[in-house]
Amino acid sequence: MTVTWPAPAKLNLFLYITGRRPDGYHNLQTLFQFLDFGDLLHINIDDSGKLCLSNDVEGVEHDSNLIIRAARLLRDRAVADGRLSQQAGAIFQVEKRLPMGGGLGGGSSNAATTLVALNVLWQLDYDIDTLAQLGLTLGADVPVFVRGHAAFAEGIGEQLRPVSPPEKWYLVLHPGINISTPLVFNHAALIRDTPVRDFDSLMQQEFRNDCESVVRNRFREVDTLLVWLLEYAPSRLTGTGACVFAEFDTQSAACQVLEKTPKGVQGFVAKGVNLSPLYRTLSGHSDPA
Ligand SMILES: C[C@](O)(CO)[C@H](O)COP(=O)(O)OP(=O)(O)OC[C@H]1O[C@@H](n2ccc(N)nc2=O)[C@H](O)[C@@H]1O
Ligand SMILES: Nc1ncnc2c1ncn2[C@@H]1O[C@H](COP(=O)(O)OP(=O)(O)OP(=O)(O)O)[C@@H](O)[C@H]1O
Repeated sequence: MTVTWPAPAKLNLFLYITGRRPDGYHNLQTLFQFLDFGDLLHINIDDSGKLCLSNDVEGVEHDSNLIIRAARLLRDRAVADGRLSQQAGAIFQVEKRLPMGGGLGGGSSNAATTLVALNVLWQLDYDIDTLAQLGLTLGADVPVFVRGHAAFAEGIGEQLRPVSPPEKWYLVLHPGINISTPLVFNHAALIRDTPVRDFDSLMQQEFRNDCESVVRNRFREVDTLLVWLLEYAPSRLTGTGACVFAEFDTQSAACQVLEKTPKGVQGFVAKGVNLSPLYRTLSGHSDPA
């Protein structure tokens, strides 16, 4: 039987860079919230011993796909722990709706959904902490998707505290370019010295993204789109881009601006949600925690 699992997008409602570690990774303070929109993963388990993605994801080799990497990681761990046979297999099909390199965390969310779904389907019974630790080895954003609650993140993004910011409506626009995360983090002009603040004071200030000035300077398309969007609503970059988002109190206000979006710009309207759509699906299966 094929089961369909959501792999939602995230937004970084704010993102501050407070330092750089000796290994090159950056310390952050960021607020993650999910969107009720994202990719869909269709998963079918079998006893073939194969882990296979049945459709291509443009620009990503089969074996590098985060879905396959997450599945292998979990299977290796479970086989080593004596919880699973080496013959366990799975076939995945992914409906990509999120732009890649968009700052919406699509790849990380695909990986997290794979870990959480296979934990249920293979009846592995790993707890969420174990899945989040495994996920962190695949990417800094994977743990928040595994845990499935809006979170204030510190460290390199792995120290997560569940929080419940207001659930607004967002218009998300994609300027039609991909931005590589390392390119932004390695940029000489990146703001890296924002003072560490506590969550309550961050919530009382205007939200900003420290990556935005570098990205706007380097990518004219992002700058042009933000200049346009800021005429209508408070708007920012998410993650390291390329997507930008504007916040609204109502769906209809967001849709009105979507209708005016300049030609050639892709976009969608979605609600910010503090409980991941993945967990709404999970409540229909057995809980892995
Ligand atoms: C910027 C965010 O999108 C905020 O949500 C994430 O922190 C990035 O998460 P991600 O795409 O999962 O990133 P990873 O795949 O872990 O890292 C990609 C690259 O970004 C840089 N990187 C990432 C996270 C971080 N806290 N500091 C960094 O300097 C590193 O050069 C790393 O090699
Ligand atoms: N299943 C997948 N979906 C999307 N990207 C994948 C996948 N597997 C591997 N990748 C690779 O991961 C890269 C980052 O993808 P992703 O969509 O998560 O970027 P992003 O939205 O910028 O994320 P972030 O906000 O975490 O930086 C892609 O450019 C692609 O090369």
